[in-house]
Amino acid sequence: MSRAAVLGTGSWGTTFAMVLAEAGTETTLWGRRSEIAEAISERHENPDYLPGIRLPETLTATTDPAKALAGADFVVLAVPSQTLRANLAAWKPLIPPDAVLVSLMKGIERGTCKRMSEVITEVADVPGDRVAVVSGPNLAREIAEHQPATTVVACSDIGTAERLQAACHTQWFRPYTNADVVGAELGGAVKNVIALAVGIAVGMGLGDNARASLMTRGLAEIARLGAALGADQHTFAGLAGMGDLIATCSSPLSRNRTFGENLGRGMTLAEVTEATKQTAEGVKSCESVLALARAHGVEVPITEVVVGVIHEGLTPEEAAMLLLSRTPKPERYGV
Ligand SMILES: NC(=O)c1ccc[n+]([C@@H]2O[C@H](COP(=O)([O-])OP(=O)(O)OC[C@H]3O[C@@H](n4cnc5c(N)ncnc54)[C@H](O)[C@@H]3O)[C@@H](O)[C@H]2O)c1
Ligand SMILES: O=P(O)(O)OC[C@H](O)CO
Repeated sequence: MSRAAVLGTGSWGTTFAMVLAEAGTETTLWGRRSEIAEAISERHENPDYLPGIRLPETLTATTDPAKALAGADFVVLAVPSQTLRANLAAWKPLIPPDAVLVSLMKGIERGTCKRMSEVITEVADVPGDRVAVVSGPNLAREIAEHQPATTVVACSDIGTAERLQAACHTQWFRPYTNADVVGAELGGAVKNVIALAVGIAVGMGLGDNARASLMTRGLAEIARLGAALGADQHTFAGLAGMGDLIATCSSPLSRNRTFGENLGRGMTLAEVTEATKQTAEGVKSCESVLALARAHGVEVPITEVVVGVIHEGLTPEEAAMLLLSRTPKPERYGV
């Protein structure tokens, strides 16, 4: 039996730990707050992030990272992307030497524009083939309710991807392997920015044509950036690309889409931030995605207006007009 440590007791960390435990992997969660760790270990619930969900009795949690990490074959990282570097630096001495580090995170680091797997290889000082990424249409609440879902387990070493696939494969959760870590990570991070745009459109009362247009042209942005960064284009037609984009942009469960919807309805950034209790990665990552795209000479007009609305005082109406008044183009260019 393999053993996993899941670091982060938020909605996805807890849900993925539940999936691992249900797949027969011995799993311990680490979280900062003792009341949540106690609720998971003793009452088998996480009332703050997954109210009403019964967690497996075999799943335990601790506030002691050494306890969670002891003997782990998989070290699963599920903290907000912008906190990964500092957290991982503190955990590094406790990580077993042969453990595989697994990112559940869908963000790009501010300042460095690095993907999470890049932050992991750098901070933990491990080779790329010991880092895996899980990304796909994975709204945590649905998975915790045992609704069927699929995902992508990406690792440059396919044997490692297959071991992780086996460790998280359940009756309801079906992971596929993929060797394209860059594509899986870009799909996950950039779709959050596109979901903010779709949310803004929904909040403005725009129709299904506008939503479909943003999703499709959003996928073109993801694919163009992916091409510049060496990703496999097939990944973007798959679960970690189109699949996650559709789920996130369509679901009221998405924190990113909901954040955008509130902005589109006319709430101020401060009001929306105050109302958002969980992590909406696109809010911070949109600036890093834009910087990354500019550094590679890639046009990302939807991302640009999302940055404009969130960080530069552009109104949703001005954002819509900016997109619609762009120079006419062929549908497929620059790829
Ligand atoms: N929730 C989902 O449906 C879902 C699905 C797939 C991927 N993800 C990704 O998983 C990652 C984690 O998201 P989540 O949904 O679990 O977020 P969340 O907001 O539900 O939980 C975040 C967790 O991190 C903790 N945290 C906050 N700041 C911290 C810090 N400085 N140091 C350590 N811990 C800190 C919080 O206490 C909480 O336990 C994100 O990158 C997200 O994009 C989420
Ligand atoms: O709630 P969001 O917007 O962070 O999206 C959750 C997942 O990434 C969907 O796959």
